[in-house]
Amino acid sequence: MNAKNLENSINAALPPTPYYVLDEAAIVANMKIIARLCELSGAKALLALKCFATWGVFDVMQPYLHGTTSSSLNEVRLGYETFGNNDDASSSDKKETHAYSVAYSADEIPEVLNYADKIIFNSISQLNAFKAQAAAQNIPVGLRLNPKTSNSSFLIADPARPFSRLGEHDKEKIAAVLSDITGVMIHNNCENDSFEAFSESLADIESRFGDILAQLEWVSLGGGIHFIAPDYPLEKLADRLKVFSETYGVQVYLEPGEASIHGAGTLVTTVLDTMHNQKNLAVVDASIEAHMLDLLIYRESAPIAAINHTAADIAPIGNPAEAAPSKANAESADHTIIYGRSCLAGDIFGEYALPSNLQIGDQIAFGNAAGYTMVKKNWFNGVNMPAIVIRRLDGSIDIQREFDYQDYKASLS
Ligand SMILES: Cc1ncc(COP(=O)(O)O)c(C=O)c1O
Ligand SMILES: NCCCCNCC[C@H](N)C(=O)O
Repeated sequence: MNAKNLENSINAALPPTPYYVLDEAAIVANMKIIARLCELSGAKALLALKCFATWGVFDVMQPYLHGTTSSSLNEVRLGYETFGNNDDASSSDKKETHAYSVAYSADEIPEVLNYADKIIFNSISQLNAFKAQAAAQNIPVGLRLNPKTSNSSFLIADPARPFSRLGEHDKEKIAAVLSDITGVMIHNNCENDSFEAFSESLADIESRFGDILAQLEWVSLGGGIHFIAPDYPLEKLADRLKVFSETYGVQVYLEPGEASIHGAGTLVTTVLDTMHNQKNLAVVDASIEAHMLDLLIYRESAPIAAINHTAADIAPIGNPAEAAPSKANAESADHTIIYGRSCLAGDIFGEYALPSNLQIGDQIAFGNAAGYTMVKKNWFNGVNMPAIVIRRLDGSIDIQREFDYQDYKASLS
């Protein structure tokens, strides 16, 4: 949300803070990049619901994507019900619904197969346990491969980490089950913005598994490729994917999560209190642990998209995609630490060099609040759950969903 939009939001009928704002125009801008990549490469793109599943904006995403992929029974059902793969969709519009889980329980399989167009098993033992049921319903089956190399700067998000459970790596064992599968999924990138690194890693996969790939119909290369960065060589990526697809005679799938919604969401909060303890401190009416948990897990700060000093002017900090917390000088007293209101001592949105001091009542919009945030929100401390506000393509504002005490209570018993 830029400063002007924040001002407009304040003038519109909006719920009390905290609330997430999703900007459909920003989502569509990402969608157009994905669609271009698909058009140039022949790849198909599936939204990774684990990253973003706020289905109130799926109408604007559907025209550009080929479907969804999932990590659980609930996600595959959501994809089926909300993303154009249901009995109402005409066959030309019908989207694909891919099912994957690190481990399915036996009782989930029949329902998963009701929704799935393809089911991808994480291990050979899961494949052996459930392949007959998939075959009985003519659902194509895939297996996740682990190439044992990756592009991830975070160990916690590294699928090729030592002793990883994510996929099979032993070529002989994989070759032995080839007649049971028509495709594979390989996800080994995380926020990788280097085409060269991606390409080298794909070359490594080819050298390890090339003869296996040549016997398949489809290969999903997962998510984690940051091809929406303004300087990313999209054409080179498209060309690389096209050649890969032609070399092995496979349909390539991509599973963009973060790339689909990067820069499209903000979390709008209000300053409830200010204090001073060697540095300026502010406490907002949201919580990093409850409302932007991914940042806490990855030890990152929330970018500030805009600040509204209540009575005075709107102070833009930058746009959500670019705004970053200051690389704060630990000694600097004029930097402000923005805290969440939960009891966690380290409930910190970030430390920032701000144009002016924060006051009680100021509104702060944190950027990049769509991916891995809304799907992880929780009721820690009973902190108010942010409402979900959508800025539609025509500029109108919908308050899509508000949460109250009954939702909190119902989530616990
Ligand atoms: C199998 C798989 N596909 C796709 C994704 C989406 O990744 P990203 O949101 O980084 O694009 C993930 C992330 O966990 C994943 O594990
Ligand atoms: N901004 C910090 C990194 C966030 C990574 N989140 C995505 C996880 C990823 N898709 C994975 O686990 O593979």
